[in-house]
Amino acid sequence: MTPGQPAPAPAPAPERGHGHHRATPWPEARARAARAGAEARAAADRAPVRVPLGQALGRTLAEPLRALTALPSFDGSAMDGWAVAGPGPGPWTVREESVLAGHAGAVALAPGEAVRIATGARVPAGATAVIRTEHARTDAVPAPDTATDADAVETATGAAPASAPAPAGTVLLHPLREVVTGQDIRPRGQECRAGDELLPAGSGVGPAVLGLAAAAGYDELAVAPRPRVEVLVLGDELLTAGLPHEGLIRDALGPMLGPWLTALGAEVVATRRIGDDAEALYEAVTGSAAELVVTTGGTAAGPVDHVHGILDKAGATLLVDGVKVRPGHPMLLARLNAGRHLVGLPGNPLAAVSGLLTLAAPLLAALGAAAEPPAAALGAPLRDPVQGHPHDTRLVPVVHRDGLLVPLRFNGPAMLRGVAAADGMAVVPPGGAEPGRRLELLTLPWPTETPFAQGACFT
Ligand SMILES: Nc1nc2c(c(=O)[nH]1)N[C@H]1C(S)=C(S)[C@@H](COP(=O)(O)OP(=O)(O)OC[C@H]3O[C@@H](n4cnc5c(N)ncnc54)[C@H](O)[C@@H]3O)O[C@H]1N2
Ligand code: MOO
Repeated sequence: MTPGQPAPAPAPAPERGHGHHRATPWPEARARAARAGAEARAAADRAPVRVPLGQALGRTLAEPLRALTALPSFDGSAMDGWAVAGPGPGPWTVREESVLAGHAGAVALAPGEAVRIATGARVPAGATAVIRTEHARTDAVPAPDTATDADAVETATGAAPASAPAPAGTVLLHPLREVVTGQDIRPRGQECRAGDELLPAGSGVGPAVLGLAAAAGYDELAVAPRPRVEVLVLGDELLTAGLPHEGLIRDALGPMLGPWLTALGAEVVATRRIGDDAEALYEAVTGSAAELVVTTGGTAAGPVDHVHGILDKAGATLLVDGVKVRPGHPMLLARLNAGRHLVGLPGNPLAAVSGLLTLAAPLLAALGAAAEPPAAALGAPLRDPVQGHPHDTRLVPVVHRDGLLVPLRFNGPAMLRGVAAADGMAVVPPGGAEPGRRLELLTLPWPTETPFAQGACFT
């Protein structure tokens, strides 16, 4: 140092994320969370688990769903009616027995014969078409003394005039419209052949997938293991029952986060209340066997905001330390060690929802919790203008009404009244959005149905 020059100022201490200078832009924060999930997936043993169909709802296919059989597995009737042999025009001689679904059809039809058949029954050998009940009529050949000339000579080959008259009492089937070969027969393999890929790995298992899997011969499915998540609720001011009193408030996040994370495809191993005890938090975080630890509160700069401190102490790597999003900007994401992460949600309840959607949801999706959500679902056009933050993204609860997206009131960081009635959270870019604009929409992982009440939480 040259004498006489002023001493350089000491290097500034690393500033904390709540200072906002190193907050991550919202889209980048989501991308980092997804990358963290993908890395954790690669690091951990995530062998598929086989579960009975009845337990597979909401899971994600770990392997492609391949048909274990052709579908249909036999040539079957698509309609109730008659299976006929021979091209027609009829009439056909109707046999006495019927062919019902689920009964092996012993009958084989000779040309000119027909048999009553039920929808879903296997068509008899020799059948060339099915005629629907409402597209034909039957009559019996009368005894000779009452027979008209026409009846007496009418024959039953289904193809060409026969030489011998049908005996009296024989039931004849007369089509009421043209019969086309193959009509109303569902041929074996029409939907798929054995071994065809019906759905790719990574597909979400909904009720229709369960039905398809059963039809294709499955008793159980190979699904991705659910990421294990532990929720740690911080704060000495929280009550678990009764009315708020004397500065104490009800814990709104404990009851909300477990079910929400479950809806995102996680296995919530525990929701624990830790208070504002740094040592207890450190023990809980470092001792957790979960792949994702979610904390609530304690992310900001208050005297009992311990999350940054215990992450330092645990040697964790901060991947996201503050996000340019409102509410929720103090949210954070840290790597605890290979395959294990922590998402720190701010304590304000809607800020916690914002952190859940911004960091936890993409991380869990990449970890294989649920089918990847679409990269950017565009909502309907906005009905009303939405005020923006000058520099940050805003997440605002919205409902769909008459083809438009309606922003909801009560969207402050400490409020759940808006989101509880919402269909999703609209992503409002810095500077805001005008009516008619289509915004990215973060949907909620459950069906929403709130009656539209003007003045409740609506504009
Ligand atoms: N000096 C600064 N102060 C604050 C900043 C900041 O940048 N600098 N950010 C503000 C923002 S924005 C938010 S969000 C909060 C985040 O705070 P914490 O994550 O540290 O959360 P707490 O201080 O523990 O709680 C905040 C608020 O939320 C209530 N809370 C906490 N947990 C629950 C719960 N489970 N159920 C219901 N309500 C809960 C708590 O009582 C507080 O009212 O910090 C700002 N401050
Ligand atoms: O991000 Mo805080 O959520 O504004 O309250």
